[in-house]
Amino acid sequence: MSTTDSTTDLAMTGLTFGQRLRATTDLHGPLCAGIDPHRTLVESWGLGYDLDGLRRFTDTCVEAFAGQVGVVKPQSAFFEVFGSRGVAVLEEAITALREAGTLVILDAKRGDIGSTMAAYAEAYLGKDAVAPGDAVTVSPYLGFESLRPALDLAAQTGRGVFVLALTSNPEGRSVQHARLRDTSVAESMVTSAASMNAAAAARGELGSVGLVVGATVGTAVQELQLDLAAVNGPLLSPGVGAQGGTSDDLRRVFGDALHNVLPASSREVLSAGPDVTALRDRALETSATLADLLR
Ligand SMILES: O=c1ccn([C@@H]2O[C@H](COP(=O)(O)O)[C@@H](O)[C@H]2O)c(=O)[nH]1
Repeated sequence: MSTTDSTTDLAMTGLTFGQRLRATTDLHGPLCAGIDPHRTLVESWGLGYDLDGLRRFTDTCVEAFAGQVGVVKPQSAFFEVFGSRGVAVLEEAITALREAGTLVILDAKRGDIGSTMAAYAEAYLGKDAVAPGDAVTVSPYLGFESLRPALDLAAQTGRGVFVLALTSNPEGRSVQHARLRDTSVAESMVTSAASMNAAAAARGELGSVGLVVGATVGTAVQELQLDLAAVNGPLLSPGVGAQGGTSDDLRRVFGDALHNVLPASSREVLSAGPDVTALRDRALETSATLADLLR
């Protein structure tokens, strides 16, 4: 059985997102490779910044990553820029990656009142969704409980959600470090995610409710006394590479939760294109380096 076959099978066996994620990162390494077709990147690949350029850029990424990299994170914004035809390119990429056994986290950062969140949940996590990923990023700033429709539907369909906790941008501090009585906003995300993952923890499995904690957050985890290991869920960590985050930063930020970290890198990996082999090699080398770190 090829590696592609084995991960494809996992996606069809009724396993939870946490179980599938653990299996795929054990097989392929922890890197979550981003697909972020920035104008400057697309142009640096010698492509026009138009629908055709978007399609060729995305197809190259799919060819390089599908079945080779365990997890891929397309950034929805860069496809939405091109309207419905850009979104169609995104949907085709998600389908192709998943057919090759690569897990897809759609970075869409959705969040709204519960009744609207239910529609977002159907769109990204439902069994009839047009091109659902394996997981989606969500924003909890309308209150963690506003995410309930997404949390419930993800659990039903074996998918995952990643809740923003400590984002990689410096502006995030003003909201995420804020305290209400003795608890910071970020800590309340940690507590809520841990409680969602409690049943999986009792079974000795990785949960399917993850958090986003940037590689660039410095000493925030220690300052806010966050127990990230207690989350027992995947910790998606953007900011590696172009935003300055390094392997040493990951070690410092995550400490005893390092084994659950999914480091995400987009521009740093994508800058190796447009050659498919060079792009794939950059991703595989990055993943191997990170695997050594997280071991
Ligand atoms: O806290 C966050 C949450 C999400 N992102 C997203 O990750 C990538 C990072 O791209 P790089 O090129 O590796 O900087 C991008 O899609 C962001 O929207 C994040 O950076 N920080």
